[in-house]
Amino acid sequence: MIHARGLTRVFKLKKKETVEAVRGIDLDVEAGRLVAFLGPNGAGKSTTLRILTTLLPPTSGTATVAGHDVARDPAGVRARIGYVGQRNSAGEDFLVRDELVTQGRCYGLPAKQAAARADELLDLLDLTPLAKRKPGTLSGGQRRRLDIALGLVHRPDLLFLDEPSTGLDPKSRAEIWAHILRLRETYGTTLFLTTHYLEEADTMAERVVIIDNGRIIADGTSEQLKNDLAGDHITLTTSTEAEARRAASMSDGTADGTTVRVRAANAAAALPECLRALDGAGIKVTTAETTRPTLDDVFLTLTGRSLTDDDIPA
Ligand SMILES: Nc1ncnc2c1ncn2[C@@H]1O[C@H](COP(=O)(O)OP(=O)(O)OP(=O)(O)O)[C@@H](O)[C@H]1O
Repeated sequence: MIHARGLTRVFKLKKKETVEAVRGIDLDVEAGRLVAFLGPNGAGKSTTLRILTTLLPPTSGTATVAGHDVARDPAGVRARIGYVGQRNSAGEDFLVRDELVTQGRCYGLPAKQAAARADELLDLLDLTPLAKRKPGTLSGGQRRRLDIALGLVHRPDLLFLDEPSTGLDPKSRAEIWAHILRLRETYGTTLFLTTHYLEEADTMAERVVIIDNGRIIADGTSEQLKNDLAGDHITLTTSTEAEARRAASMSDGTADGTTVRVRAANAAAALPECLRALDGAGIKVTTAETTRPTLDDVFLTLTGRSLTDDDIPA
């Protein structure tokens, strides 16, 4: 559904200054997948999305999206994809249903079909009770659902969503996700979305692609990435700092005060042996717990930075 090779995009600023927003991206996404594109502010997520959706030409590289080349046949790409950007797509003057009908007419649907499609989408996204409201009167979550509905009017095979849940409260975020999953179940739409929220990418997406500084630095299922790149941890506390330092050197871990952190492939299985060894060395362990890594641990391993250091919009 998406095949990109060597995509780059350089923006020219004032004088001779340039920004290399995307620095050589290769990407293949199969039909029917739900892929989360994750990365810190300024990593190049939106620029990549804008190239794949034909809103921006790449500086170099090629991409085929939904069977059409983005440079040679942008109209062909646009006919097969939907794009829900970060900003609201609906205007302020029409009623919600009229916005959807007008969008259908813009895509060439006859009036009757446009009306039927609008009603189908109002139902799919639980917007029917709001059909006669103006978009400006909707809540953030309702408005985002309308944006998604607008992106689906022409039954795209592939829907790009740029941060669909950013700025929403937890309840609205959960609702948006329920709708995204329902959409996939109902139509089998391929979904490619960017998000700042690590736990959303972790639990919802089948595949996580991490971008940093214009390059893809990790790509796989969340479990694969966590197992291969971060691993579990055993966290122990000891009675004294000296014991913590000894425990850390015995187990190839790190000590911080009386806390010791040890990486292990399977922490739950490794813990009993670890405790026996420390006990044998006369080190008194006062607490012990195991933790599974997060996608932030993956990012930390790869870059030495935390994704959560980033400014995440509320
Ligand atoms: N039109 C533009 N002109 C100049 N620089 C740009 C332009 N658009 C993006 N950039 C720069 O390109 C880099 C990548 O931006 P992009 O918006 O793709 O990142 P992002 O990962 O989507 O970030 P965010 O999560 O903040 O939306 C940034 O340094 C940004 O400032």
